[in-house]
Amino acid sequence: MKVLKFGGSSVAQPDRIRGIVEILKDYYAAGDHFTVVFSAFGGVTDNLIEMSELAARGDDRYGQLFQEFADRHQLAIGELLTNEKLQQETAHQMRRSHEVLKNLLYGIFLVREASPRTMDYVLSFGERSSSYIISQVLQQAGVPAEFLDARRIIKTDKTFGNAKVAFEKTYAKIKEHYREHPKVQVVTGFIASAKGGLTTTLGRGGSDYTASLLAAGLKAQAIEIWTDVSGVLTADPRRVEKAFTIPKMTYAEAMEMSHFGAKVIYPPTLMPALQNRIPLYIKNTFQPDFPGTKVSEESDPDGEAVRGISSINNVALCTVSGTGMFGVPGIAGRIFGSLAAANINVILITQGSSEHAISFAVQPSDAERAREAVEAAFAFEIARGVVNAVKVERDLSVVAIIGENMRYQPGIAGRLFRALGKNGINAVAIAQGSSELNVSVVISREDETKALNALHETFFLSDYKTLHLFIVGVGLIGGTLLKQIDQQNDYLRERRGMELKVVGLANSKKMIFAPSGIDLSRWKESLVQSSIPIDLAVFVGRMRDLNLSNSIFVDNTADSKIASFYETILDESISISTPNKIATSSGYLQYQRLKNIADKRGVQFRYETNVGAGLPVISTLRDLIDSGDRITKIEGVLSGSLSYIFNTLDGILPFSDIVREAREKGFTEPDPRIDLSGKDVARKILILARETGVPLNAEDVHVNGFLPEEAMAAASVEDFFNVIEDQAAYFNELYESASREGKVLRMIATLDSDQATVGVQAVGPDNPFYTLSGSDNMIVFTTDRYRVRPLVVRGPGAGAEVTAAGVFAEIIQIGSSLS
Ligand SMILES: NC(=O)C1=CN([C@@H]2O[C@H](COP(=O)(O)OP(=O)(O)OC[C@H]3O[C@@H](n4cnc5c(N)ncnc54)[C@H](O)[C@@H]3O)[C@@H](O)[C@H]2O)C=CC1
Ligand SMILES: N[C@@H](CC=O)C(=O)O
Ligand code: NA
Repeated sequence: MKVLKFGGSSVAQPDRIRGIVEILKDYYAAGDHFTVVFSAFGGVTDNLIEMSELAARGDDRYGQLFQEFADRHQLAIGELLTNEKLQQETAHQMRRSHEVLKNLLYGIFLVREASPRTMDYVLSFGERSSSYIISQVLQQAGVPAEFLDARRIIKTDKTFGNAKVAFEKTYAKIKEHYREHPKVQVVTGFIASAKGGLTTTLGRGGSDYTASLLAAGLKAQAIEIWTDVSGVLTADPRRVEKAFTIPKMTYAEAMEMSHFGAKVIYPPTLMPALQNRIPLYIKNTFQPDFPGTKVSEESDPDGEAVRGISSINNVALCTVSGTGMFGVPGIAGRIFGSLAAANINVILITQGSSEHAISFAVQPSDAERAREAVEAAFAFEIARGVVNAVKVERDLSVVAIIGENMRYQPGIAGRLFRALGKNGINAVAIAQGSSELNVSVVISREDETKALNALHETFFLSDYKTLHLFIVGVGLIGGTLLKQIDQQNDYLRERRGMELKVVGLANSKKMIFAPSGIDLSRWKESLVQSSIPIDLAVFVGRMRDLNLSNSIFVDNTADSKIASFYETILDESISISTPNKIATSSGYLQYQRLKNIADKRGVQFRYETNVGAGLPVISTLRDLIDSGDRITKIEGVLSGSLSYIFNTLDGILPFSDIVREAREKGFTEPDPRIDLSGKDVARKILILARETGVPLNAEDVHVNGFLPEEAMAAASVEDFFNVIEDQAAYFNELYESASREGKVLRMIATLDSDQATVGVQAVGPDNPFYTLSGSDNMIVFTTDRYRVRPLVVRGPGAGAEVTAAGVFAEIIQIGSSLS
């Protein structure tokens, strides 16, 4: 025997009832023995409450509501019953029954009162109507069904509204009834009766309770709770998009999930089933073949440690502290005694190891009373100043990870706190359930969704992790990066368990935001159509307010204004990846401060593409230092554009044309004067010096430029081109004089102990930089370990694809380190 239960949302509309009838027909055809419990049609219980309240207030609009109630049921009969005889019989029966309800409401209207006892009777019409109609529909479908008014079998005391069940009597009645009624019993949920045939109801989760009582009385082999979701999910799917069905869990885990707000089942009502070890299945009426969740006592020691993540959205945290609490026995007893006496439900308790403070979370609506109760209990100590006034903190949430296996696996709490920390979420208080079934953390309410997502990604690895990107600057590098992300996202999701969502995007004019991800195939149009002008302070504010897990900021501009926001961004616990060299090559103190803030916040500030574009220059340097090597000298050709220009000069092509070409190929800075003046190279050697631990500033780098003074003084980029066009002979001679000696021109940067220099040299075939071609960079590290034959990094050091790819790789690395 199986007990099936269908809730209100499953029976809200006639076509959904048809779906249920199909499910039940299959059970019957398969020869299963079953009985089925129904709630009232969706919304009906609330309607009944509303009409009684109106009637009790003497408001005759109750009549209108009653009529809608009656019509709704007649309409369902008309739609669901095509067999004329059955239809007429059912309609007639319902009219007679609803006539009683109408009179009852009129009685309430006359006496202006609806006592709990009367209310239970009124409410019973909901379940009685739905179950009766469905029993008739089942008969029409060929299932030998019989309506059963549960008042005949479930016996309770007279606590109207939340009656206590008389178990032995109820079980005996159930057995007796089912022995004599072999047909499929279609049972009203929620309602019961007390001595004298008075109608009672079973309180919250009442229809689940009916099913559970039937299962216990019948020693059923299973209970199936049919609802509109696919079982119990790992987290609330409205907050965690990637939540998925938990295939199996224990009763204890289900209880814990429900304590922390999961709404699918209300386990206290399932006690009878649980005591009889009857497994429970939660199934979806929309997807009848999906197995859903099985709740039973079987635990699975090899299963994942964390079964689900849940949260309570709004709590207040009360803290009792003071020197008078240290080592004094009975304090906790007095606190919680006073709360119990005030009938206040405590959601969570935590005690600092110092014993100086005890905190507890309560519903916000109870906080004031809780404070008063505890302060009254400690009035004497508070007056003497040994206990402080109770501190109440509001707008907090509790997030809990739940699972029986957590107790067998070390390191769970560490992972929890790391995930929260990396997302900048502060734990206000921490508690571990004594059962070790949960670890719960009190956090700020605005961080709740972020926390749920970060924890979900941490503990449910089977899923993929989402990185939320905020990108500013969509020129050459930014635009190429977006293209690369769009092309590679499927691969990353499938092969690396990672998905990149661009949720904020800005060019120099406008910005757009889309928390669910900007469509990368049409980002240009989206930006054009946007009505929000670019304002980086607003952009940063939106990043903060969206408060998404795994947020990364990417700056693809060359703008110092953007760089000036890095400090704020890192301070918001958002990591940064950028090819922009401004922040890393401006004041040394600022560079240091950014690194410190990133460290303090547990996030990353990364800029590999600042030197050598996509080539692994900074990471190589860092690896050398981290592994204990000592850098004695760095030499390099660090400019992709100059490399290209010097490699293309042939004494024929005008210098200015070659510079234009380098610019068109995407090698130069947005302002090519930065490259040609040696400034870009100076920035790069400065960054390498700092990474090596030499605290230089820009003025410490000695630059020996090759541009004529007039070019250096050009007021605009166009001016500059005009000047170098005029000076073609000068540049030709530069080339020729080197060429005559069999040499080539190279802009070489050197860091020798704490001396940094940059200058153009003519080098011959014996020089390692001689053979460079195209936009090649080459960086030579001489170290204690690489002393005789230095370590060399070489390859194209500028250009859209390689630079964007460097940023892309860095984003993925940051992503791997998060949560
Ligand atoms: N081109 C290359 O090979 C490499 C470039 N980089 C760096 O990458 C960065 C970007 O370079 P490119 O893409 O070549 O330059 P770009 O000039 O093509 O792109 C920069 C974009 O940023 C936008 N922008 C400037 N200020 C802005 C602001 N305040 N708000 C929003 N957008 C703004 C500009 O409108 C432009 O579209 C620069 O910092 C450059 O030094 C680094 C390594 C190699
Ligand atoms: N303009 C730079 C590009 C990368 O930083 C260069 O020419 O190397
Ligand atoms: Na690099």
